Amino acid sequence: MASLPPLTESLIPFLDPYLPRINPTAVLDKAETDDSLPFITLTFAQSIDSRISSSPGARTSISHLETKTMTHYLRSKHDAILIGIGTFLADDPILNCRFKINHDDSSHLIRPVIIDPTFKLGFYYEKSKLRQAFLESKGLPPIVLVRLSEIRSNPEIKSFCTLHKIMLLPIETEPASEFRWLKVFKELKKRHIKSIMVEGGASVINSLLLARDPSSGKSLINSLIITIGPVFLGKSGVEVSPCKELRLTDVSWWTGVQDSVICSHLK
Ligand SMILES: NC(=O)c1ccc[n+]([C@@H]2O[C@H](COP(=O)([O-])OP(=O)(O)OC[C@H]3O[C@@H](n4cnc5c(N)ncnc54)[C@H](O)[C@@H]3O)[C@@H](O)[C@H]2O)c1
Ligand SMILES: Nc1nc(=O)c(N)c(NC[C@H](O)[C@H](O)[C@H](O)COP(=O)(O)O)[nH]1
Repeated sequence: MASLPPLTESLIPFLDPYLPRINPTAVLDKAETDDSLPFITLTFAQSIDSRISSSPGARTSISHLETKTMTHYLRSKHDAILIGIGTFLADDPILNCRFKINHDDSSHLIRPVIIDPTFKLGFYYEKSKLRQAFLESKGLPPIVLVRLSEIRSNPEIKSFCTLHKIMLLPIETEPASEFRWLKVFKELKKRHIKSIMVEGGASVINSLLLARDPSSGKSLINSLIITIGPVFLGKSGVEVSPCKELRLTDVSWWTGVQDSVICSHLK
């Protein structure tokens, strides 16, 4: 694991208004009920033509090392990092936090969360960088969200997860289009996850961008942070685009040596 360049100082005040607030007295805070939702940051890197990879399943470098450090700084501010199984299979990601928060070289431990309705992870986990990082005490084992019907019909899933210290979280048997983010976030909150950084991929991003809390009508995303790299990935690239119009508010832009970053809230 190559070490990261230092964080560009100007990113700290730029990102601050969009980060989860750490509340040390949360236990005493009345607003902090079991029913409250975790803070959700949706963040990814895209090309100018709104693509996050050059083709389905391809790992594609879009951002500069400067904003890679930013990504790890963002990871240091969240309890969990969530991806879909498509990203796990394409990128073999490590999903830890490599940003050093103290001078003693220690890093924050972030919990990986993988949406994997049919438990494809089982075929690839043993050789993954994610597992390797856990074995080297550089990361945590993941929480994996698997369809209840899949867990019931395949008892080996439970024993595999127990063996590898993976936490299995059942999701209801339902078509992908009806995937309920609200329920997933509430379940994660019950497991003491108060902030989640969602990194992708395209299915996750396109679906979460439109997810709303039915009781308030508000977006489930608290902050949207997009890095834009100076590249066109073309029509065969994997596109991020919600299926309807979406307006951003409280918009701030930052430009670094190569990339621009937009931070915003959603209407
Ligand atoms: N540039 C970036 O910042 C970035 C970030 C992450 C991933 N990527 C790229 O994205 C690509 C992967 O995207 P993808 O869309 O194929 O995979 P994905 O990571 O979004 O995972 C898709 C799978 O996750 C599950 N899933 C996700 N959302 C779901 C929902 N709402 N309902 C039900 N199931 C759901 C399904 O099994 C689905 O097949 C890869 O090429 C990867 O390199 C880029
Ligand atoms: N910031 C950023 N710039 C990129 O150019 C790019 N392709 C990603 N992609 C995000 C994707 O989710 C990756 O899989 C994880 O960023 C890998 O995570 P690790 O570093 O292995 O922990 N992210």
